[in-house]
Amino acid sequence: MHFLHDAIPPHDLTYDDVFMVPRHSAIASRYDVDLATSDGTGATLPLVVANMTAIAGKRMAETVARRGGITVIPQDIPIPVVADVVRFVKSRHTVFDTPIELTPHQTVAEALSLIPKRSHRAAVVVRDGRPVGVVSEADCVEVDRFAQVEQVMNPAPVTIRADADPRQVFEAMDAARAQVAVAVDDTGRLVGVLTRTGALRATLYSPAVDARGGLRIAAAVGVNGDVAQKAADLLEAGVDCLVVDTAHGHQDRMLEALAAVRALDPQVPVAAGNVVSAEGTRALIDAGADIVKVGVGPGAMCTTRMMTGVGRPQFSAVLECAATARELGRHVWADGGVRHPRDVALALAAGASSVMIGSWFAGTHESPGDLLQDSNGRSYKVSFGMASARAVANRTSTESAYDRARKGLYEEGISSSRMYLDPARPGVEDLIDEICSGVRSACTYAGAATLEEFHERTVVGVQSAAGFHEGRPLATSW
Ligand SMILES: NC(=O)C1=CN([C@@H]2O[C@H](COP(=O)(O)OP(=O)(O)OC[C@H]3O[C@@H](n4cnc5c(N)ncnc54)[C@H](OP(=O)(O)O)[C@@H]3O)[C@@H](O)[C@H]2O)C=CC1
Ligand SMILES: Nc1nc2c(ncn2[C@@H]2O[C@H](COP(=O)(O)O)[C@@H](O)[C@H]2O)c(=O)[nH]1
Ligand SMILES: [K+]
Repeated sequence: MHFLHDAIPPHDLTYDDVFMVPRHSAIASRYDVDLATSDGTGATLPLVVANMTAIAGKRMAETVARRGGITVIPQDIPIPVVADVVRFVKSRHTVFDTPIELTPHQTVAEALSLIPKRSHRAAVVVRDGRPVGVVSEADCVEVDRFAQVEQVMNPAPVTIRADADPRQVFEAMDAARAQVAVAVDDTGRLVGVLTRTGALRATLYSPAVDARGGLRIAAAVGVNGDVAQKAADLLEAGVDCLVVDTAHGHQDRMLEALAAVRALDPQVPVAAGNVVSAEGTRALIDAGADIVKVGVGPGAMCTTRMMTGVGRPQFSAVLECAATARELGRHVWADGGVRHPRDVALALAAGASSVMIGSWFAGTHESPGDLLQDSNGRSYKVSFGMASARAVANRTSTESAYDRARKGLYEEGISSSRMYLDPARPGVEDLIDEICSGVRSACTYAGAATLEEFHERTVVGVQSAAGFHEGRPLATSW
């Protein structure tokens, strides 16, 4: 990447401050762009879901990995639970979504409470492991809440074999105007479900899978306690990437934690952070990090910059840290502050191998929280920062009241934020579609067929606030 007219800006910049200039392109189609990462995580998309309790759970992990990204399970989750999540995610089908299963005698009320957990907005009614119908929200309208689902379900859903060609499934569903198809194995047992869009996506994305074909997943450890034991347990559980994570990554505890993790000879990439300087990046890499997590204060839930004045505008932070990591043959993830597809493209242009997203994915069906509605009927989920009073209270729940009170004084995150679901894009895969189309298109504007070429070829200029504003679409006339 280089700056337009080679004019090195005199001050630090964030995503909104910069733009990319189109260049001659020999790439005929946006589908000719390969978005696979080269950082050893095996992700086929440059997307990592941030280790935040309100965002990164097992549903998020299976859904994102099916499309090629990877989710980091937070350090606050007890290790036996993480091990269960890893087992679960690795046992998921790489094409079909995991359905909600109901027995025929469960009630409409139960169906309605569970269906919002899935973007496909339906549940499969199962008897002895075999599907006997599908129930959607539409089937439950104006029905007694205590009615049994077998009374309202569609008893003859589109049913396909687990080895069916997704393109043919797409066409069959289109012809039948069906919302979901149910996949079964040779014995008629339920394997999963597929929407029309899911069938399309199955032809466009490659799942991030390990050597055994299981979906990939990462997990985080903090820098306190017995880091080596926790890391060893996570590796034993089968994580595909280990993330050593703390607010201020350029500190002795982090360097000691990294040395302890490196001593385990992990056969998976180790990511560590957060830092925002060349010096910090070099220190973490020297201590054993394969990937450095970059970003102090850009996160949507983060109050660090307001509390401390510390941090660095994210575009410049990623640019400087990526340059250092690249010199040393390592990688960076751009962590935090990503709110539009353009931010992902700019982070990759600056040299990140992947982009970490938290809050943007909080307002989706796949995040762990319950779907709530405000007084205007808009759907949202509650999110919170990992350094918020709420997260600190969770994290320290086994400590003495005195220690908890002491740690509770250092609050650098929001404890409760409403993340609204975009009615046009309520699922994380809808957001992934949007991001990938933006990034693929950005690559062709730069004449790049891979992310490495994209980083090499991009020309970045600095814009005024009016320049940024000009790029925003207008919903009504001015
Ligand atoms: N990217 C970002 O901008 C930030 C991210 N976060 C996220 O929040 C989560 C919790 O992180 P964290 O607060 O580090 O909690 P941790 O539980 O990881 O503890 C951090 C340790 O570092 C010590 N420490 C020393 N200086 C600092 C400092 N300036 N800020 C924080 N800890 C410090 C703390 O000791 P003591 O408490 O005694 O001081 C504590 O022992 C992580 O997921 C982290 O990524 C948090 C803040 C900023
Ligand atoms: N200073 C804080 N930073 C936090 C907190 N919780 C998470 N984070 C950081 O934000 C990113 C995600 O950024 P987003 O804009 O996509 O939401 C995450 O990976 C952390 O580095 C917090 O409480 N305080
Ligand atoms: K912020």
